Amino acid sequence: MQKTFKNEKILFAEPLFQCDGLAGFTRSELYENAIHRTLRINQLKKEHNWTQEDFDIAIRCLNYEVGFVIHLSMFIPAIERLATDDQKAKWLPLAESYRILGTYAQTELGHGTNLMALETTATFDPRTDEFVLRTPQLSSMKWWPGSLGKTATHAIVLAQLIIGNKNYGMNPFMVQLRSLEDHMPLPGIIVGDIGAKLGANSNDNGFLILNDVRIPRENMLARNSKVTKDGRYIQTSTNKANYATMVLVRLSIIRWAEDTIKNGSLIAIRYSAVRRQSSLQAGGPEMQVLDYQTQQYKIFPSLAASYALFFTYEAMMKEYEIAYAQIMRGNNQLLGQIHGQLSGLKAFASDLVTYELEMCRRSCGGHGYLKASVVGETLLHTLPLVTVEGDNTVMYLQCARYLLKQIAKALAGQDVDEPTSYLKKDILSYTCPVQKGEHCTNPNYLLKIYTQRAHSAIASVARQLQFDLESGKDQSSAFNNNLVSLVQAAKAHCQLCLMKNFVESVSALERTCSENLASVLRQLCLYFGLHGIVTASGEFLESEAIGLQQLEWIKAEELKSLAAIRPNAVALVDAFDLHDQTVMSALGRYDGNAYQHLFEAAKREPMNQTQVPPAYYKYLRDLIKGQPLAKL
Ligand SMILES: CCCCC/C=C\C/C=C\C/C=C\C/C=C\C/C=C/C(=O)SCCNC(=O)CCNC(=O)[C@H](O)C(C)(C)COP(=O)(O)OP(=O)(O)OC[C@H]1O[C@@H](n2cnc3c(N)ncnc32)[C@H](O)[C@@H]1OP(=O)(O)O
Ligand SMILES: Cc1cc2nc3c(=O)[nH]c(=O)nc-3n(C[C@H](O)[C@H](O)[C@H](O)COP(=O)(O)OP(=O)(O)OC[C@H]3O[C@@H](n4cnc5c(N)ncnc54)[C@H](O)[C@@H]3O)c2cc1C
Repeated sequence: MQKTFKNEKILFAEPLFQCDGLAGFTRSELYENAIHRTLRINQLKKEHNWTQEDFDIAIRCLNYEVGFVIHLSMFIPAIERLATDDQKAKWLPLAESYRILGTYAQTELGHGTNLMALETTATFDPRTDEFVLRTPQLSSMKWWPGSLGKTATHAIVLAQLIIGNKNYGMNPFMVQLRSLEDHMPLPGIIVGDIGAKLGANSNDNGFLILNDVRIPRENMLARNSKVTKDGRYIQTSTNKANYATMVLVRLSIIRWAEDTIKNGSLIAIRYSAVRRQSSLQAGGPEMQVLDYQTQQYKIFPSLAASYALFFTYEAMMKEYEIAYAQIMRGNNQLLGQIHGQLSGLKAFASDLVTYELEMCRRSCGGHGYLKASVVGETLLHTLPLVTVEGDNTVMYLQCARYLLKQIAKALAGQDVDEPTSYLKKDILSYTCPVQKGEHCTNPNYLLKIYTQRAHSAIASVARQLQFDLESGKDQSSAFNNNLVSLVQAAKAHCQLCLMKNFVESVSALERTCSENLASVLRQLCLYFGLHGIVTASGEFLESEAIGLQQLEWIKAEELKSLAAIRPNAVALVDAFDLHDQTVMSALGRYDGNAYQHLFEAAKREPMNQTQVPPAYYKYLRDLIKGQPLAKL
C-alpha cells in the first residue's frame, strides 16, 4: 500500500518519535514536541539525503503529529500557486528554510464558508503605495488558521481588496505578523491561540486582529491579479485561481483519510484476531471475535475503504497533476473539473472515514475507550477533516453544482468531462445488469449499478430544479428546495468514483500480480461494491438500477463475502506495512500481545507513579477513619 518507508528504523530509533509517551502531555508540551519533531525530521533528511517524498512519508508515519503542518501544506503551496515569479524568488527560499514561518489566514470568526462575505479589508493607499489591512469588527478577526496562535511570523491573509470605493473581491496578501528578532507581534497585530480543541492540540490554531497594518503593494500575491502603482486593478487569470490552494489540500485530505482508516482497520482487525470472547457451542472454546459475522460486518468496511481510498487517491493525484500543470500554464480548462471532483471526494472520504473509525473503535469493546487503544484518539484527530478545507455539505454542493453543469452539457449534446462521461448515456437505455445471482459476484456488473444510480440521482435533481424554476420559484429558492437531493447526487457520484477506481485499479494490478493476490483484491473490491449497495439500498432501488430480487441476491452475496475475506483479513492489514510506532495502539501491535501492551501502558499512567494519591491525605484518610471532615 504505502511505499515501505526505508528510513523507518532511523526515525523510530529516536525517542522523540516514539509515540507511547505523548499521553499526559500538556498542550504546551504537545506543541513543542510537534515543532521539535518536524525540525528533527528536517535534520534527518539532510543527514541521510532523504527526498521530499521521504520527508512526507516520515510525517505520515507520525500521523501528522508534527509542527508546521499549515506552513508546509498551505503556506508554501499558496506562494507557489498565487505568487509571481519574482515574489516566489523572494518568499519561497525564506519559507523553505524556515526563516519565515507561515499560515494561511482565510477563515474569520464570522465567516468560513462564505468567502464572498469575508470582512477583512486591504485598502490600497496610492499616497504611500501600500495596502492598509483591517479587521473592522469582532466577527472580522481571522479565527482558526493553523500555527497562527504562537508560531507564524507571516500569514497569507485573504482579504477584500478595496481601491477607492470599489471592492475587487478576495485577494491574497503576505503580511508579517511577528518580529523576526524577538517574535513579538508587530504594531497593529493582535494574535493568540483560540484555545483547546477536541484533538490536534499540538497545533496552535489562532486568532488575528489587524488594526490598520500597512504592507507594501508588492506584498499582494499577484499571479492572478495585481494593483498598479496608480491604483489600477489588473486581473491576469480567473479569480477562481485564488482558490487553488484549497483544491490541493482537499486532495491531501483524501490521503490523510486513507492513512487514518488504515490505522483504524488495522487495530480493529488485529485486536479482533487475538480477542477471544464467548463461544457458539455451550462449553466450547471461546471464539476469536473476528469469527463473529457481526464483527466482520462492523469492521470489514473499514478494510475495504482503506484500499478504495488508496486507489482513489492515486487516481486523483494523477488527475490533479494534469490539471495543475495546465492551470499553471494559464489554461484553466480543467479547473472546474478538478474543483468539482476534489470537493466531493474530500467530503465523501472524510465522511466515510470518520464513520468507519467509530465502528472500529466500537468493535474493540471496553478497551476501545482507552486512549492506549488509539482508535478514539485517531477519530478525534480525524474529525476536523469533515470541516477543514470546506465544510462537507458545502463541498458536496460544489460537486453537485459541477454535476448539474455536466448533465446540462450532456443533454445539449455537448462534450462532457471524463469523470462524468456516463451522463452522455440515455437515462432510459439502462437495463439492470444483474439478471441472475452469480452476476453479483462480478464487480464490473456492480459498477454498472453504481453508474445508473449516480446518473439517476443527478438527472432526478436536475429535473426537479427545472420543475421548480418553471413553476415560478426563483433560482435560490429552487436551489434551497433541493439541497438534500443535490448532496445525495454528489455522494452517489463520489461513491461511483471510488468503486470505478477500485475496479480499474484491481484489473490493472491483475496483469502484473500473482493470481492469489489478484483474487484477494477482487474479493475485497466485490465486497466494497456489495456493501455500498446494501447500505444505500433505498437509493439504488429508487434509481431502478436494481429491484428487490437483485437486492436479495446482493445482500446474500455480501454476507458470503465476509466469510471469504476473513482468512485474509489480518494479511490485508499487515500489507499496509505500518510500523508499531505509527499505529501506536496497544491493541494493534504486530506481535498481538494486546493485554501485555495495555498493562504496560497502564503502568506508564502518571497517576500510577505513586501508590497513594494526594487526594488520600486531603479527603480520604479522615473519611475512612470516621474523622469529621474539615469545612471544604
Ligand atoms: C510536504 C509535507 C506536508 C506536511 C503536512 C502534512 C500533511 C498535510 C496534509 C493535509 C493537510 C490538510 C489539512 C490541514 C489541516 C487543516 C488546514 C485547514 C485549512 C482550511 O480550512 S483553509 C480554509 C478553507 N476554507 C474553505 O474551503 C472555504 C469554503 N468555501 C468556498 O470554497 C467558497 O466560499 C464556495 C463555497 C466554493 C463558494 O464560492 P464562491 O466564489 O463564493 O461562489 P460560487 O458561485 O459557489 O463559486 C464561484 C465560482 O468559483 C468556482 N470555485 C469555487 N471554489 C473553487 C475552487 N476551490 N477552485 C476552483 N474553482 C472554484 C465555482 O465552481 C464557481 O465557478 P462557476 O464556473 O460555476 O461560476
Ligand atoms: C481544525 C481546524 C483547522 C482549521 N485550519 C484553518 C486554516 O489553517 N486556515 C483557515 O483559513 N481556516 C481554517 N479552518 C477553518 C475551516 O476552514 C472552516 O471552519 C470551514 O471552512 C467551515 O466554515 P465555518 O466554520 O464557517 O462553518 P459554517 O459554514 O458556518 O458551517 C456551519 C453549518 O452551516 C452549513 N452551511 C454553511 N454554508 C452553507 C451553504 N451555503 N449551504 C448549506 N449549508 C451551509 C454547514 O454545512 C454547517 O452545517 C480550520 C478549521 C478547523 C476545525
